[in-house]
This record gives sequence, structure tokens and C-alpha cells, in this order.
Amino acid sequence: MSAQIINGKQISDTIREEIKNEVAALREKGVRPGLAVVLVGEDPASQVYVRNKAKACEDLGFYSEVHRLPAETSQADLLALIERLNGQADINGILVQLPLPKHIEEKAVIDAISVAKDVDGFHPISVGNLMIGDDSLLPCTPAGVIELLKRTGNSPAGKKAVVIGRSNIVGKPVSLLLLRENATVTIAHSRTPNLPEVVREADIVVAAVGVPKLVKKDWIKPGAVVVDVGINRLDTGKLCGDVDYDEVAEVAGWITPVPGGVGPMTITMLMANTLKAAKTAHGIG
Ligand SMILES: Nc1nc2c(c(=O)[nH]1)N[C@@H](CN(C=O)c1ccc(C(=O)N[C@@H](CCC(=O)O)C(=O)O)cc1)CN2
Repeated sequence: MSAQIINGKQISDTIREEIKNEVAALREKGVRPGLAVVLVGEDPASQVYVRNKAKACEDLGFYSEVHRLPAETSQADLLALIERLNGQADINGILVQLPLPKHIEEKAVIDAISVAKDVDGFHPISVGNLMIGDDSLLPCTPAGVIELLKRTGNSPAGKKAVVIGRSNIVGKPVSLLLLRENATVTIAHSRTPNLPEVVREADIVVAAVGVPKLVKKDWIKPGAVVVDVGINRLDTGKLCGDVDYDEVAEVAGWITPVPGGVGPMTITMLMANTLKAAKTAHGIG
């Protein structure tokens, strides 16, 4: 048996088309969603992601502003910019690209973003809303994982899901979203005894642990859905996930590749969040 591939690029393109059409209709009514992206420093990977976000805005008809600040920008100056963007009516979403330079406290920056414009879904109030099941802007990568499952007919309802990883950005929120979708969820991590045995119980495995090729073929129940959130760069320069793709694909029912699986969904869900924030700001559906 060989797993069916979950093509994140293709699913992401479909969602972008849906968003583009909705934005075109909104613009007819005089509403244009706006996203501000803030980059501090010159991290090469972050520069690529920020460029891709600005390009997505252009392609889908959003207004966008990119604020590129030098690495030595003070925390006070960054907070002042966020405060200004919080008050700007043409901006519906604010994203500060992570990681930030060491002298800036990430939490202070996330806390300063208005909850209504928190399109990353990282603000403590957004996290609390997710926890209690209130409507909120959902963190992009976890929301992308749920979209990939649903759009390939792999509804989590009634399934056993094991999430490997407990980070605030992926592991914990994706677990809460799977629970919200009526899966029975186990969160496993580096201190979980008998990890392969725990994972073998799962109908859905989400790997978000940051260890290249950790998940092996004999950890997987035949036919299980395997979603790999890991992005690890090997010494060869090649990207790989947290799942040993070649061997796991022999037993899984469905599998996401790296690259081209979860990765492309992150920016797409950011655009979906910005659209949602704009509609809320204008009192639309
Ligand atoms: N404020 C934020 N900062 C960061 C986030 C985030 O969601 N919000 N996530 C990452 C970076 N990131 C977006 O910002 C991101 C990472 C990876 C991809 C992606 O499409 N990956 C591709 C591979 C790309 C490659 O070849 O390098 C894939 O997996 O297919 C998109 C966005 C950290 N910072």
C-alpha cells in the first residue's frame, strides 16, 4: 500500500481562489481588507516569508503595508508602531514576523496587538477564546492542518488523534482544534513513555516536534492519516519534516509531504484571518 498525498499547495491554491473572489465582492462594496506585516532585522528566511505575505496580499486584492525595521530597533519603538497600526482603520490584521531579535520581548509585542487585528492568533485573549470555544482568529498553521484534513475527507470527528509536540504555536492549538472537531486527542511529547506505542493507536497523527524524521513506519497504524508540521533543514540544504516520509508513506493512508504539505497553508490561513477580521470590522456576516 502507498499513502495518498495531501497536496497542501493545491488545497492552498483553491482556498486562495475562494478568498480572492470574496475580496473582489467586498471591494465592490467599498471594503478592502488590509494587512500590516512588521519585520525587525534581516533574518533571510523571515525576509522570504514577509515577501511571500506581501505577494499574497497583492495577488488576492488586499491592501498591505510592510514595515521593515533595523535589527537594533528598540522595543519601545516597535510597540509605538503597533499602537499606531492598532488605530489605523485601513489595517485589519497586524503580523509581527517571528523570531524577533533577542533584546525584544516577544510576549510584550504579541500582547500589544489589538485582539481584533491578531491575525496570527497568538494573543493570550485569542488563545483563551480558542480554549473555551469562543469565536476568534485561529492560529494559522493549526487552522491549516484542520483544513487539510477536512478538504481531503478526513474529518477528525470520532477519530483518535495523537499530536506529537506541545508548543504554544502548533502542538497545543492544533490539539484544541482537533478536540473542537470531536476527535479524541492525546498530546504526546519528549517525556511521553512508549511514544511509538502511543502513536500506533492513532487514526490521525500530527507531528510538530522539530526532530527530523522522528516518526517511523512501525509507529503508524496502517491506513492512518499523517500530518507533518515539521520543517527541518538538513546539512545537505534539503528540507525534511518530523516524519520519515519515504517509509511512513508505505503504511499510512494519507500523508503530507515536506515541503508542499502544511507549509503553504500557513500564509493562506493568514489571508483568511485578515479577510475575517475585515468583515468583522465592517459588521459583515
Ligand atoms: N508571526 C509569525 N511568524 C512566524 C510564523 C507565523 O505563522 N507567524 N511561522 C513561521 C514562518 N512562516 C510564516 O511566517 C512560514 C513558514 C513556512 C512556510 C512554507 O510555506 N513552507 C514551505 C517550504 C518553504 C521553503 O522552501 O523554505 C513548505 O513547508 O512547503 C510558510 C510560512 C515562523 N515565523
